[in-house]
Formats: sequence, C-alpha cells, structure tokens
Amino acid sequence: MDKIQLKALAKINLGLDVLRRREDGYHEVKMIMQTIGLHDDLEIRKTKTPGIQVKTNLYYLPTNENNLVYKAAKLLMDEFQIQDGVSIQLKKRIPVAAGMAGGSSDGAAVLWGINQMYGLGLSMQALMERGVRLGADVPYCIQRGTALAEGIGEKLSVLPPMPKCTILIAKPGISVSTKFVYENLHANDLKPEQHPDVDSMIEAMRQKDLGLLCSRMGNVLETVTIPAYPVINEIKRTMMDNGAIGSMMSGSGPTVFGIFDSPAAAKQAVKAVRAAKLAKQICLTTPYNVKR
Ligand SMILES: C[C@](O)(CO)[C@H](O)COP(=O)(O)OP(=O)(O)OC[C@H]1O[C@@H](n2ccc(N)nc2=O)[C@H](O)[C@@H]1O
Ligand SMILES: Nc1ncnc2c1ncn2[C@@H]1O[C@H](COP(=O)(O)OP(=O)(O)OP(=O)(O)O)[C@@H](O)[C@H]1O
Repeated sequence: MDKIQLKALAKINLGLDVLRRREDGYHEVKMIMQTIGLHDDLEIRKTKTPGIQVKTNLYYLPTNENNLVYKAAKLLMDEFQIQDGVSIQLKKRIPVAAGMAGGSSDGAAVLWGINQMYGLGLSMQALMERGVRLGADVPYCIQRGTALAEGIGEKLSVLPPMPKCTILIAKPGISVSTKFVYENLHANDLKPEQHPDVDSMIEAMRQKDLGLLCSRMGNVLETVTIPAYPVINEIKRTMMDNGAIGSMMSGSGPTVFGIFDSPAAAKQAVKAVRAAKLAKQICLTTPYNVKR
C-alpha cells in the first residue's frame, strides 16, 4: 500500500467534570465523549526521499514537528525504523483551537494509517497506549464513538450510543488555549454544585432519553472560559431560544454545540446564529456511532 486516505473525526464533550489537579499539573477528569461527523481529510503517501513532509490548507498551522500529524508519524517511524519518507496532506475542516480535538484526531488518524500502510500489526489498544504520548484526547480519538473518559482522558469505557439527533456547531472568532483553561480552573477549590453529575448523564444515555441527557449536560470548564469570553453564553442562549434541547461549550471551548431533535429545527437555529453574527464557523452534523 503506497497511499491511504483517512478521515479524522471531531468530538464534543457531552459532560466534562474535573475531579482534581495532579502533582504533574495534569487534571483527573470524568467526561462523556461523543464523536461527530465533522472531519478533517488526510492522505498519507510513501515517498522515496526520507523524512516527514506535511502540507495543509491552513497557512497558519505548523508543518514541522509541532503539528500532531508529524509527531504521530515520527513516533511510529522511529519505533519501527521505517526508512521511507512519508508525505501527509491535511485538509482542515474542524475548527482549530476550538475544544473539538482537531489536532488530536489528526494525530490519531496518522497513527492508525501508518499502522495499516506498513502492516505494523499494532492492536487498537497498542495504538492508544502510544497515542497518549501525543495528547490526552488521542486515545479516545482512536477508539471513537460514545465513551466515558477518566484518568487524564485516556481511561476509556464504551457507553451506549447517543440517541439520534442533529448537532449545530458554532465557533466564535476567538481561539482558546486548553492549557490556559486548565491552569485557571483551580480544580481543588470547586464547590460541589459546580461539578456536573456525569453519573446521571450515563443513566440518561442508558435510557436512550435525549431530553433527559440534555437536561443533565454540564461542563466545569465553562466556569473559566465563559467569564473570559461571554460570547459563548450568547451563542448558547441563541441556540436555546431557537429550539435547541440542550446547548453547551465543548471541551475547553470556545465552540458551542446545540442538540436538536430534527434537521429542520437545527436549520432554523443556524439562521438565528448567523443573523446574530456571534460565530465565525457554523456547521450542522450528527453523532457518529461506531458499530461494535
Ligand atoms: C479539554 C479536553 O479536550 C476535553 O476532552 C481535554 O481534556 C484536553 O485534551 P488535549 O488537548 O489532548 O490535552 P493535552 O494536549 O494532553 O494537554 C493540553 C493542556 O491541557 C492540560 N490538561 C490536559 C488534559 C488533562 N486531563 N489535564 C490537563 O491539565 C495539560 O496540562 C496541557 O497543558
Ligand atoms: N493537526 C493539527 N490541527 C490543528 N492544530 C494543530 C495541529 N497540530 C498542531 N496543532 C496546534 O495545536 C493547537 C490546538 O489545536 P487543536 O485544534 O487540536 O485544539 P483543540 O480543538 O482545543 O483540541 P482539544 O479539544 O483536544 O483541546 C493549534 O493552535 C495548532 O497550532
């Protein structure tokens, strides 16, 4: 196999709680992750010239070792002493620095792709163990689907698939650093009522009750990102005023998602969010469920 084409899917966090800050600065989390249809496109090709070449449609993204696709390719090529070169073409669609694991999913796709192309024979578990070295969200981006993520995000349990719905994604024209948000959370000083009830969300997922699930959604990182960027609340409000069953910030933000029970309802809300001029990137998508 000389080339492979891959889709790197984005995620949203339906629930995000932070339990405590660890000594090493990382945080112990309890999150409900959901893969969505929105994706980047990647193509990996073998080249005669050694080394890793990255090309992307976004001029401001790094194409050197700071790009997660580069890091992912290097990790496996070093370990398995792959002498060929590879060229990676990355077409970004997932908003950048948005709380949607765009870079992590690109890195996950490259780990998966190199494993296939070179017949390395690594299991999904073995890829996930390597993935966590690239970022806390990478193992989940390899597993995909609906999952409970614990530890720093790498301890994963499969959950029942999210009920059918339409998801509206809206990212305001600001970028948020994940590091900034975690550093400003002061996780060990949170009041009990600031923690979302992730267990009751899991119960709602088991009951396949979309309304109940939406009513229980919560993201503790909103306590940091929303005061810094109040536009997030305005987008949430616009979605709720225009038919969303639930609306929340994804990950560390600033992307807001809204859950709708029909494509028609979601399309109405798209018009309202556009008219309010609150978001730079807007798209409609659906949950992506993995057949297991
Ligand atoms: C906000 C989420 O996207 C929710 O899914 C993730 O928790 C972040 O995952 P990620 O971007 O893959 O995280 P990394 O690239 O490993 O780390 C980015 C920054 O977030 C902080 N970080 C990340 C994950 C975690 N459990 N605790 C943290 O404190 C790290 O200290 C680091 O400064
Ligand atoms: N393949 C990539 N795609 C996007 N950004 C990348 C990539 N590789 C490295 N980066 C760098 O990482 C930064 C954050 O990227 P990303 O879009 O993954 O953030 P995020 O959506 O906040 O991720 P998460 O939800 O995992 O916190 C960008 O500012 C960019 O410079």
